[in-house]
Amino acid sequence: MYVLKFGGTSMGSVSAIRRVAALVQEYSLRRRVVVVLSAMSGVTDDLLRLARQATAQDAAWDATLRALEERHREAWAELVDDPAALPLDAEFSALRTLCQGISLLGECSPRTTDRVAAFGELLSSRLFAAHLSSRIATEWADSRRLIRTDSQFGQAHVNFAVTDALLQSYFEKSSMQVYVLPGFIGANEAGETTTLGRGGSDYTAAIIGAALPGAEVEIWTDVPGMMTADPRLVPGARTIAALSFQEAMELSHFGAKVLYPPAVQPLMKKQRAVRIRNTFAPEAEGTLIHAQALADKTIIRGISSITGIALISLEGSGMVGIPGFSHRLFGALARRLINVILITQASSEHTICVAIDGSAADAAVRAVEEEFRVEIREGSIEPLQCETGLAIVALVGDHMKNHTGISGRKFGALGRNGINIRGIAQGSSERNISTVIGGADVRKAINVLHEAFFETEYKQVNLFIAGTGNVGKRLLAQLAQQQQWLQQRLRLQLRVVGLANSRRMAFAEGGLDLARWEESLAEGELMDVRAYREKAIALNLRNAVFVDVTAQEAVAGLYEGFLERSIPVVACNKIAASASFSRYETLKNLSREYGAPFFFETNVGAGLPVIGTLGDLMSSGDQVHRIEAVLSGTLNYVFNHYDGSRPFAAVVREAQEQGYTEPDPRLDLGGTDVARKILILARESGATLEFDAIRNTPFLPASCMQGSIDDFYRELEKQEAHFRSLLEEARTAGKRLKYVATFEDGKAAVGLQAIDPQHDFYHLYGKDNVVRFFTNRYNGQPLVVKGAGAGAEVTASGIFADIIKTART
Ligand SMILES: NC(=O)C1=CN([C@@H]2O[C@H](COP(=O)(O)OP(=O)(O)OC[C@H]3O[C@@H](n4cnc5c(N)ncnc54)[C@H](OP(=O)(O)O)[C@@H]3O)[C@@H](O)[C@H]2O)C=CC1
Ligand SMILES: N[C@@H](CC=O)C(=O)O
Repeated sequence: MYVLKFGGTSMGSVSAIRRVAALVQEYSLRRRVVVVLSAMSGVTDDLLRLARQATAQDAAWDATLRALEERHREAWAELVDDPAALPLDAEFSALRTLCQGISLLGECSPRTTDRVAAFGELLSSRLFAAHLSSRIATEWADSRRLIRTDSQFGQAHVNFAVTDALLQSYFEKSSMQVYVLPGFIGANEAGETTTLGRGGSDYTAAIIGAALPGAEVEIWTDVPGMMTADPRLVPGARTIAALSFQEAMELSHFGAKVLYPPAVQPLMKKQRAVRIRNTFAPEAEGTLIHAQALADKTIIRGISSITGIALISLEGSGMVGIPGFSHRLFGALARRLINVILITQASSEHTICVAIDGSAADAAVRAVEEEFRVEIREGSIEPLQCETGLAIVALVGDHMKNHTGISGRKFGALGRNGINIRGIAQGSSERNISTVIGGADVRKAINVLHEAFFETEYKQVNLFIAGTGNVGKRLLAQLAQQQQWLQQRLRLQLRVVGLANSRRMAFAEGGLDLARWEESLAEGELMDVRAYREKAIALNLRNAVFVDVTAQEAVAGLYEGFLERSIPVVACNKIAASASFSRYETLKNLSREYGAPFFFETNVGAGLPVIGTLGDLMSSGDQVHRIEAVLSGTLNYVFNHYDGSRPFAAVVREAQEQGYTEPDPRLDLGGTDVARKILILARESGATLEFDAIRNTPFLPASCMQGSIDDFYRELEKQEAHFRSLLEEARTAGKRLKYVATFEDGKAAVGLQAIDPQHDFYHLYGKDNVVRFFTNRYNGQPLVVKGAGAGAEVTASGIFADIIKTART
């Protein structure tokens, strides 16, 4: 025997009902079928509204009833050929009489409410049975004659001994091919209609399936089955092929409302499996819920979430070591029929937190404050704290038990994304790890966890980029070019969600089209750095990274705010790392404290692995004694190309055109850029150096540094003789000019030097940089990093590498 239950949406329209009929017909070719039906979608709500209107003697009840009747008559006319089989007159006349009675009395008891609510299933099942009987031998059976309950109206308890016997005898005696029964309803000993509570039709199917030996139960609904997460929140959520009853119950309890947990109790007891299937995709296998342990040892089966949670905390020194406090707390809540969803208490016994449905928060606070009135007045208990607008996110899986590292991964993933955890609960079954978080973080949290625990196609990384100049443009081009490769090879989906230059900022939650970022930016809002950060934070996207490709102080001023939100910062802008030592240290500390990387590899040597190499030396316990370096791509290029055949100014201009200089080339020529770089290397090797302590011996006449950039070039031209004499002096001595930075014994210096042919620096061509680290381990022979040290392409590539590093942490 098949027991097939179809929910309200499956019965929601004439076409849906026809689809269900076709399915039932197909099943009936193999075995006898019991069909259990919910009311047509929305009908139970309408009936309860009808009862409320009648109770309130609101004349609108008549219109509600007429609308209900019309909907059912229309469906009947479409689906049933034989009008003589029409029981609707009788049903609706009984319902009208009932409502008149309610309206006259102005009162509707739970018993009467059940009678009204029962009409939905009675009508849908009669309609379906009449429709089907024209094709297959079909019998409508009244569940009230087969399911015996107590008299707790609204949530009646089933008497299984009587019910099982009634069901078995009924189906043994009859040999019909298809039976159609209303779900949700039963009757007490006196034959009065009762209802089985929320999810009642699932329950009816489970009761019948458990009572009939060999029955196979399928719950047909409007979703593909149990999903790994709520598909409305996680686009990559997948149908779970198989799971255990315990897992299904945990997932259902925490929001995955495919199955009402108490409804499956009878099946669990009889160790009988149930399959969830989708009426609108009948070819799919759906989800099989097993009664026995599964061979498949998947650790996390699904992630569930419930929103609208309130957390109440009872706290105070008067609770410590005194038995009975929790008993009183839970008693006070239970007396107000407030359901407790999650409980936490630390071993200090100083606080008990309980999560409840937010709608009950006010009542809960009143109840608990009343219960502890005396203690609160005496001060042994603090006034109750109640936080609303929260959510619970839970990882569920039978095989988490004894598997170390799951909570670590969960909390790590949430923490890296700046998701604050308000409460934690894990039972000793280790089947569920629940966390209470802010309601605004639910989407981000579930997506982060889904990426962390399921083989998703890729991890999504959301970039907020500032700066679309020389380097920024190349970065965007590289990102666009590598998008597919990253997704296929590294399973990373890099999206630029926010983009800004000095004039405009643009955001696109789904990611900007990188082929037309210029148009998007032009259509964007006016740039305001603070607003940019606020907007980026407000989007609250997972795996967000802020990328600074500007040379602006104001943009560097945003880092703290991002790091404090656990949003990593990748910067080629050197201003922050070379600011005061205390700022540098603050940024490093924030990065550590909030688990958000602060990467600035390109601050020294552009795309060369200079800071990373130094970091590896330091973290493995090496000590730096001396650093010697040529750190300016611009100056190396200029002195390599200035041979007296062209003016010095022309060569500097060429370096700028090649994209090697800072936006303001005076920073390069005046030595500031190199001083910043050696300062950063000194700090990364453990020194607490300040910028002003660096000895900078300028080679430019002071007049070059006054006025605008145009003035600078004009002055360079005027000072040609000065540059010519520097060149000639070096040439005569058989040397080459290099702008050298050194750091030793806590002191740093930058300046132009004439290098003789025996020195490593002599053979440094083009725009190359070189860094020589003398350390404990690299003593006689330094560790050398050398290569292209400036240029948009290599710098963008270094930023790209930093982004990938943050994405893979
Ligand atoms: N060139 C190189 O080889 C290397 C460069 N770097 C660093 O890269 C950074 C960028 O250099 P580069 O691309 O050459 O400079 P550009 O001047 O070409 O670009 C700077 C970008 O920053 C934007 N910008 C300016 N102010 C703001 C603001 N308030 N908010 C948002 N965006 C702003 C500019 O906007 P707009 O377009 O509107 O002017 C422009 O898009 C510098 O910090 C430099 O030190 C680091 C290593 C190597
Ligand atoms: N202007 C810089 C570029 C990178 O920092 C240089 O010339 O080296």
